[in-house]
Amino acid sequence: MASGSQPKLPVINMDDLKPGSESWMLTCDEVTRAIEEYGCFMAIYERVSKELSKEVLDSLKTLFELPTETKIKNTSDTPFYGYLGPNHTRPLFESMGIENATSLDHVQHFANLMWPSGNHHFSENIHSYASLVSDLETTVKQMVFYSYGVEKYIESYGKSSTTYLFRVNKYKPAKTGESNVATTAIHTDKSFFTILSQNHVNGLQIQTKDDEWITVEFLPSSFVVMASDVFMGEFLYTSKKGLGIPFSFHAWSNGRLRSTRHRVIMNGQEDRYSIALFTFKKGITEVPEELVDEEHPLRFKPFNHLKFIDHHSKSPIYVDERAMKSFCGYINAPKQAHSTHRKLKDSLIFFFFAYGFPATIFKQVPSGSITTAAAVVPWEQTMSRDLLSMGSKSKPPVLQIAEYPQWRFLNNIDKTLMVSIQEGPIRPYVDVPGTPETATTPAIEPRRVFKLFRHFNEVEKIRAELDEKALTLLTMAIPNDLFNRVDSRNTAKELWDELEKQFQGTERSIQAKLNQAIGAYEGFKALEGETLADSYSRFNIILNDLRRNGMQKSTSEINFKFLKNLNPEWDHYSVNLQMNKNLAEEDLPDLYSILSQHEVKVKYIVTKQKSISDSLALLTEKSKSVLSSSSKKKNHSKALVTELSDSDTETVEDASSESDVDLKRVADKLALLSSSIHKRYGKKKFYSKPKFENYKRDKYKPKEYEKRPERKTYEKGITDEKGNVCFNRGKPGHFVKDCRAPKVRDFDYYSKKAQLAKRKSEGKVLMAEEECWYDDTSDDEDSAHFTQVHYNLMASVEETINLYKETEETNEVSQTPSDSDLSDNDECSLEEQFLILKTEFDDLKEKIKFERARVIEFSNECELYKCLADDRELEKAEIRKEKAKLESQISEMKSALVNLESEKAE
Ligand SMILES: O=C(O)CCC(=O)C(=O)O
Ligand SMILES: [Fe+2]
Repeated sequence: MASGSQPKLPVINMDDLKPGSESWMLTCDEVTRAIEEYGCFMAIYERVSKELSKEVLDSLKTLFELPTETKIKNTSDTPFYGYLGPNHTRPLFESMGIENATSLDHVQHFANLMWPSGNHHFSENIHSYASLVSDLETTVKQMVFYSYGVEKYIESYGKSSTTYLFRVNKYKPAKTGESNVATTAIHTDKSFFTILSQNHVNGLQIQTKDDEWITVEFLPSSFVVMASDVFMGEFLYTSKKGLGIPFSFHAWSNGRLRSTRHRVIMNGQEDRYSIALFTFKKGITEVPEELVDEEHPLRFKPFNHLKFIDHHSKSPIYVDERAMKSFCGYINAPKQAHSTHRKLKDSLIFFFFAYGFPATIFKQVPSGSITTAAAVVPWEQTMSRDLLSMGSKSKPPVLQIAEYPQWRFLNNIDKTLMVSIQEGPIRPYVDVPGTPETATTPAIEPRRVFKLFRHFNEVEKIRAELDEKALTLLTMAIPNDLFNRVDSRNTAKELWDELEKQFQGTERSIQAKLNQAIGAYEGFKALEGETLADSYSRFNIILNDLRRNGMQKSTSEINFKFLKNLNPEWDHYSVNLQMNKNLAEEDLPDLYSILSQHEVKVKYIVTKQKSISDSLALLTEKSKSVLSSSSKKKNHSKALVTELSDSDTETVEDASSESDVDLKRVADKLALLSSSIHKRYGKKKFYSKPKFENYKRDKYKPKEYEKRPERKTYEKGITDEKGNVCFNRGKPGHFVKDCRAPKVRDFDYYSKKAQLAKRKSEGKVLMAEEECWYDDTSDDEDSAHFTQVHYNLMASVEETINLYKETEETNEVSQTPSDSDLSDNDECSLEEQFLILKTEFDDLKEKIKFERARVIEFSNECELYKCLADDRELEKAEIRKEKAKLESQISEMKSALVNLESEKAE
């Protein structure tokens, strides 16, 4: 038995079938489906008894043992109908033909040639056998006609319109060392039908649609029924794609039925005997008009099978395509689906695809938000005129390669058709229970019989029509160049899946794409200078990609991700939304619209921050150049300035001249600014730290930016109704020396201290309480340091602005800011400076994150290309296989040609 997953020929019980009964109708469908699928089936047919079979097969042994001079008496007007003896290309094969074997006279005529006094028993047996097998052929024909609803034509294909060639074959096994030349070439028979039987030695092989070979294992009382195309198959090789001669059941069915490609391979050590009953239609063979439709355009003119055989079998024996065409108008039709595609393109009205989006807009539509056609409409309203013209109710958008994702989505609009597309076409069937083995019949396995369309019920018919429609619409929406890549697919589902495969890639590349989408999502971060609208649009594209690749994120995660990764100028609003909205319930578009209301304000802040940051950078540059020119001139001052990334351990030597003192002062201020920020917020310094006797390295713990006091608390000391001021906590009520509250060293504290220090340095007199508070806090190292920091910071900002103005005017560095430039008015400068630095730092961190994401993205891309390369390799291997196959077929053809020529010579 054929093992495991190997395909098997359908086995159909052909006994006891009453025409019109349910089992008869079911068998009609079974037979037709089998021939459509395999071109043949195995019939269990007990009307040919085991005894008769045995006697006929035994008599073949006697027949082939006759001397050659007797056997060659078997001749015919038609070449190859008579005896064929062993020759150099086929030394182990012999064959004899009995024409009109359903007539006893004809069989007796043959017997009289073989045996001097005839062989009555032989003649009776062969006649009975041939008659019974011809009945089987008639039944099969009736069934197929019935299945296709063309039973009205059956009369003209009955026994009186058919001739029968009864051919008997002997295959000897190859002896050790001999090559197995008894094997026949791969061929299709050139008859209408062929019915085969054999002794117990197997050898027949049938080729499936998928080019697999089924070795036929004949069951007791079984016959292989084959739909064929031209007589004497094994000697007239026909290639799979070109030279098939259309005088056949295949032709009659207008290409609906398959003719069977088969061959014989001898493996065993015993002789094989086989019997083939070839049937031929007398008179005209014509394709029934009922079998011509859009999918099966007429391919053959009416033709006379026997006349053609007669005409073309004399010379030349090979019937080429031109001969066929001139004889019966054979049309070497393009592939069905493709021709359907062409035809339908001009005629069908489409209702399926109503709207279309170009990729650019579609990608921005939050993909989760479109689930129905109704949801599409608001987006459609925002589309351009061009866009609207892309799809209408009478014209489907043709699939553009780059727009596959949205095209695929649009097909989803019609749910009924999507059922056909996603589940595949309906194939109504009946499960037929198996029959157990009896004394006379073999067991037949339970099997599934697929119904023919005319036996579908109403629901099944509606669904089948939808299946057709789905295929048509899909076919129509595929542009020609793309169609060539998928036209081997015969159902909407196959076509759909193939498109999916081509566009989405194989499992591995799907995974790679998913990784890529995840990488893009993880690495999402508003780009420097990117507007809110652009960030939002980019984020939506990323989300869509993610969803398309099957990854869903929760609403809260999406919202949080977006808010958290906006540009820093949005921090304030973003934090606000995070704190005040339930992110699990808000829609991203709503959050976006809230944010976008603040866009103008945010832009203003950004511009302001930028101008401050530019000024600071300018100051740094100018200081550098002043210091270096001074250093060159005086030659006794070392460089004071280092780049941002420099360590903070460098020192500056004491300066001696006046200008050096000025320079040192500027440098000190910048270093202090940098140092203060560094200490407070853990940020790198802008400047190297000069020696500064008034403070030591501080141990001050940096405060979290987020925990800083609100600006309104940056008030000066508050005086109570009695005039008492407390500078410690900013609350009125007592002098600071009496204050028991712990000292709070906040921005206010240092700010106040800096102001007092400045006033003192300017020789101004302080109020008693101010003096007292100042003295009280001056023994504190940290305090001294920060007072200095703040003092210098205010001066630095002032200097920055002056320097900036100066540059605008003179465009060259000529002077350093003096003490008189210092101002104590700008109390919020530190906060602004801090914001800039924090932004830079955060940016840097995010840039690293982003670069990492890009690396992941890049490696995913590499993976994707690798997959594509693998796919190409597979394709190449397929082509190589196909080439090898074709080459072997050519060599088979050549040997058949040699063989024929040698026979012709004989
Ligand atoms: O011997 C067989 O089983 C098959 C013979 C055959 O293919 C033929 O005669 O055309
Ligand atoms: Fe054959």
